[in-house]
Amino acid sequence: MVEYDRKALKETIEPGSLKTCIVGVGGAGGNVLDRITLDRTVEAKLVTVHTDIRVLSHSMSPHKVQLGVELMRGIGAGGDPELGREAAVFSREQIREAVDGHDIVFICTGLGGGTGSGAAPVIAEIAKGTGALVFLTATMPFSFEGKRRLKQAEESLDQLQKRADALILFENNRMGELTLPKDGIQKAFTQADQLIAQSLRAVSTILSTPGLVKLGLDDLTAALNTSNGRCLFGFGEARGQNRGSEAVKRALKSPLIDQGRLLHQTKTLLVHIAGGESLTLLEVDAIMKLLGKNVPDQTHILFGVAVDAKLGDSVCVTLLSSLGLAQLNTVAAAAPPVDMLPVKDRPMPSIMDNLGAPAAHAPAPASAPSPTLIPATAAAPAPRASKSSLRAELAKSAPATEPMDLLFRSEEIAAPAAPTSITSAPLPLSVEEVSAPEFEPEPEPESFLEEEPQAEAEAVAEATFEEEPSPFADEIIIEQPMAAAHIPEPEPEPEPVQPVRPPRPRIEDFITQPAPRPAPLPTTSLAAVVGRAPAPAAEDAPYMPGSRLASKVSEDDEQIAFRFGSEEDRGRFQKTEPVLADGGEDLDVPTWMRLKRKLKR
Ligand SMILES: Nc1nc2c(ncn2[C@@H]2O[C@H](COP(=O)(O)OP(=O)(O)OP(=O)(O)O)[C@@H](O)[C@H]2O)c(=O)[nH]1
Repeated sequence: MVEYDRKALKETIEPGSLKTCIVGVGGAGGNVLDRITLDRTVEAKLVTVHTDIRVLSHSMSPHKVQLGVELMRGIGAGGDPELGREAAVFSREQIREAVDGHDIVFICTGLGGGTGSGAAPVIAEIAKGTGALVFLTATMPFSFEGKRRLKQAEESLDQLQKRADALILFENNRMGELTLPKDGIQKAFTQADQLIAQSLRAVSTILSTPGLVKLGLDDLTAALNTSNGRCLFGFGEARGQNRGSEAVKRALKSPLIDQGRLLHQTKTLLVHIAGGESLTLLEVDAIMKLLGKNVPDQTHILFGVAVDAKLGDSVCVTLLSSLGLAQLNTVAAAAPPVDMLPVKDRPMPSIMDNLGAPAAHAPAPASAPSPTLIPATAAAPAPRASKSSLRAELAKSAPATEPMDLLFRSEEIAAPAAPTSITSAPLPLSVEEVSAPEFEPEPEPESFLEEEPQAEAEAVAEATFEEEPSPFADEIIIEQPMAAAHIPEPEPEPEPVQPVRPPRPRIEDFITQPAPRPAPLPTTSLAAVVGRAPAPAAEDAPYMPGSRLASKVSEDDEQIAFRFGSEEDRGRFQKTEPVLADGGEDLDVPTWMRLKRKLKR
C-alpha cells in the first residue's frame, strides 16, 4: 500500500504557496476587483489599473497603477483601445513591477471599451514575460452596446488569445439574465461581478490548493478550450446533512450553465470538490453520481478533490466548462427545462467502486461508455462507506500500484522548480504538456513592447494632442481678402504667412453677437459696398465673419473685378502679363498674396 504522507505534502506545497496576483483593468475589471477586495476570500495581490484617475481613486483595491500618466493626463481612454494600449505601453515598468514575482496572474477586464481592450493584451504580455501563468477573465459587451464595441472586444480577444494561457469569457448578455428586468442595470452588473469574482476565486483555489486529486493548468485549459467559447461556470457551497448533493444542486442552478441544461452540450467538464477535514469518500461519490445524471456519457470529466481545513464543515462544488458561442445561443433557446429531461438510469461509475481496483488504467468497456473521469480507474466492488474522512479512506483502500500516481499527482508539484519560468513553475505542468501534439503551435504574437517607451510616448503625444483643423478655417482665410479689399492705400509688404492657426471662432459669437472684426478701415467696408449697391436680400443679414455669407460675392461685386495696379508686387512674375482666371484673379500670384489683393477695377 502506498502511504499517503500528509506531512510531506504539507511541507512541499502549503496552500497559498503559489503566489497569485489579480489585475483588474479598466472600469469593469476594477469593479470585479472591488468585489474581491470586499469579500477578502482570495489570497492574492490585488492591483487595479486604469487610465482614468477619478475611477482609480475610488477603487478599493490595495494596489493601483495609473496608466499613461503624462500621456493620458488622468482621463480615460474614451472607448478607444488604441489609447488604452499606448497608455499601457507607456506604463510598462509600473505594470511589470506590480505583477513581477507571481506564479499566476489573473487579468480581469470588460472588453469593448478603451482601457480594458487596449491595455489587457499588453499586461498579458508583460505578465508572461515575468514567467507567470496568465489567465484572462473577461466579459463581452451587451448586445445593446452596439457593433463597434463588439468589434473592439473581438479584436482585443484575438490579441489576448495569443498571449494568455487560458481565457475565461463571460457574456454580459447572459449575465444580465441573472436579474429581473425591473432590477436595473446596476444590479445586473453587481450580480455579474459577483459571479466573475466567484469564478476567479474558484480557479485560483483549484490551482493553488494541494489536492488529493489535483487539477492543473492543463485540465483547466482543456475545459475552457472551445473555439470562440464562453465560460460555463457553476459554484455551490453547502453545509449540513445533505451538503454534498445540496452543493451540486446549487452549482447546477448557476444561470451560466442554464440550470444544468448547457452541460448536455459540453465535451469537457471540470469538476472540483473541496471540503474540510470531514469530507468523506461517500459524499464525493454521491456528488459525482448526481452530476452524472446531468452530463452525457461522452463528456470528458476532469475531476479534482481537495481537502482544505479552512472550509470547516462546508462542501464546495465547482463546475467549469465552455461552449462555442453559436452553440450556446442555440442550446439556450432550444433546450428543454432541466425538469423535463429524462432522468438517466445509467449508473455513474463510482469512485467508491474504483478504489482498490488493480487494473487502474484499464480502459472502460466500449459497450458501457462513461463520462471520463480523471483519474480513470476500473470498476471494483465498492468498499463500505464509513464515517472516516476521505483521506483516511483513500489511504486505506488505495492499491499499491500505479493509481496512486494519479490520485496524488500533486507529488509532482514537489519537484524543485525555478520560479521564473512558466514551465518550471510549481504546477503539475511540463513543457511536454504545454506543447502536446493536439495543440497547433501558434506563431509568436507581435510584441507590443518593442519600441522605447519614451519614443512611443512622444509619438503618441504628438498624434493625440495635435489640434484638429478648425471646420471654419477656410472661411477665415476667405474672410481676410473681403476685409482687405477695401484698403484704398497700397498695403505695406505683406508678412509671409505664419503657420499659426487663427483662434477658433466660438459658436456663441455667431449666434449672439458679431465676432471681433478686423480694425475699422478708413474708407469702405463690405457693408458700405453692399449698401451702395442694390443689395440682394441675403446681403441684409448681419455680418457674420467666418460664414459662407461673408465670402459670398454679389452680382455687383462680380463687377468689382480683380485687377492689379502697376505698382503691385507680383514677385517673380512682375514682368509678365498676368494670367487672369474667371473673375479676374491673377493666377501667377501666390494664393496668399492674391487673396489679399482683391481691388476694385
Ligand atoms: N460585468 C460588468 N461589465 C461591465 C461593467 N462595467 C462595464 N462593463 C462592460 O465592460 C465594457 C468596458 O467598459 P469599461 O470597463 O467601463 O471600459 P474601460 O475598459 O475602462 O475603457 P474606457 O472607459 O474607454 O477607458 C463595457 O462595454 C461593458 O460591456 C461592470 O461593472 N460589470
